[in-house]
Amino acid sequence: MSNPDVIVVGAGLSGLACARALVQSRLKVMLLEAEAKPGGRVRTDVHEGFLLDRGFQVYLTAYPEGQRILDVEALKLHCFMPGAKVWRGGRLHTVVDPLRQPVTALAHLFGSVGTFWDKLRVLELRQLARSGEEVDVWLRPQRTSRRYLEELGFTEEMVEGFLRPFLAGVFLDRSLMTSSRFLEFVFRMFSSGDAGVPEQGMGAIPEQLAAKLPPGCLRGHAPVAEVWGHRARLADGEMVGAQAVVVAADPPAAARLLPGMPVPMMNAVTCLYFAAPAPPVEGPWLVLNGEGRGVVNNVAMMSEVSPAYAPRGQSLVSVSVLGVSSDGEALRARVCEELKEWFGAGVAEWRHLRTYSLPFALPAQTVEALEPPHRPVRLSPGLYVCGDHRDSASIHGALGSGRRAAEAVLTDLGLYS
Ligand SMILES: Cc1cc2nc3c(=O)[nH]c(=O)nc-3n(C[C@H](O)[C@H](O)[C@H](O)COP(=O)(O)OP(=O)(O)OC[C@H]3O[C@@H](n4cnc5c(N)ncnc54)[C@H](O)[C@@H]3O)c2cc1C
Repeated sequence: MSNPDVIVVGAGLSGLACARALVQSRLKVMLLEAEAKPGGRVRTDVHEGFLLDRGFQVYLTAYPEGQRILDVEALKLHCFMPGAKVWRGGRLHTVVDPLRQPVTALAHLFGSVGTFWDKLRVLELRQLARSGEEVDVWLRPQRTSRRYLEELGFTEEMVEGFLRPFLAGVFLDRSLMTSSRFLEFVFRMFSSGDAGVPEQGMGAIPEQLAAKLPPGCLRGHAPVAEVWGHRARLADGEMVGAQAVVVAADPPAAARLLPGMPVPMMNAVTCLYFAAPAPPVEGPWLVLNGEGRGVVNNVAMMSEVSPAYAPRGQSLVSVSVLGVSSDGEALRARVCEELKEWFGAGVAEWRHLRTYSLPFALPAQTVEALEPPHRPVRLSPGLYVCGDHRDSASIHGALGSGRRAAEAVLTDLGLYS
């Protein structure tokens, strides 16, 4: 493509959303991606017929930005149960959203984690998180999640047995130092819709966005080495210029390209995939570690959610461990030992498929990081930045920041009111 109007660096969800909005306003966009394929942190690899998302993640149907830009029906979403199984006290407990699974909730009301009053507090939290508009959540006074849950009066058992491992799986942080704004946003999204994965893996989300761009717009294998003014230099020395440049790279790469751009604190996670002859738990459940010890945070039966995740006759199990380890072999052995306790000796028959170590998975959503909740996307006239580090650490945040950056470009070019 020659003479683009706008150059977008990075084809993760934020760059794709930005490019899409600019193309819809009839601008010529050059989207430069360092990797062969678009998607950034949302990619799915095919390995021996298994679909391996690069780290366990889910799409929430209540995301307002997703509703704006994605054709969710075409993604053929397969959903998790609204709740979780919790490993605590040597057995699995069932915890469900009482308003979405009332019959199951009634059956488990007294046998599961937490007290009757904790269940009422969950309803109170749900009510708080769902009150007002989505934008209001980001303007409420902030405190840490730990303080917020204390103020609501949850028992220690409920926090340790369910809320901490559940939220750790979302925040990728067990410390509960995440802002109450993000906690309320997450609760609002989980309680207003479903959590699921596209039939063919999470990578179907960026693929859908990329497919809507005009031919020649997206260039893979095109790492940008430098950005200045309205120009970019590719790693192979090629120079490209436009009326505007949007840096939609991941936070560490954005900081390299944009001097002065701070690198946010990032949370890390390791995701191990195993092929099992049979699922250790039947049904589309997420299983949480409510024991407060061990390395495993959560386990997901991916092929019970979407059967396409595993070849016929086999099951795919995804295991998330917070942080990254320098000794992959030792970690794998430890995970298997721990899960034998949860699921029995059959774990010995599991076959390790692949491990994804993700040291820069998510920007930490601390109180400081979310003040202001939406960081500026215009750096100077003609130079813009987007990505989850400008918004919330989520698919919703990445898509929204891309839309905001496109709106800033269009405003400066006199094309948006
Ligand atoms: C393990 C994990 C679990 C998650 N779980 C969830 C979840 O359950 N729900 C949810 O909503 N969100 C989840 N997220 C968060 C979500 O995936 C991210 O917030 C979102 O994908 C970020 O998109 P982005 O466009 O901001 O950045 P990225 O996806 O990082 O995209 C940046 C792109 O820029 C490219 N790039 C970098 N440098 C250059 C360069 N110099 N030149 C050209 N290209 C460059 C990269 O290759 C990449 O494609 C999770 C993330 C991870 C990693």
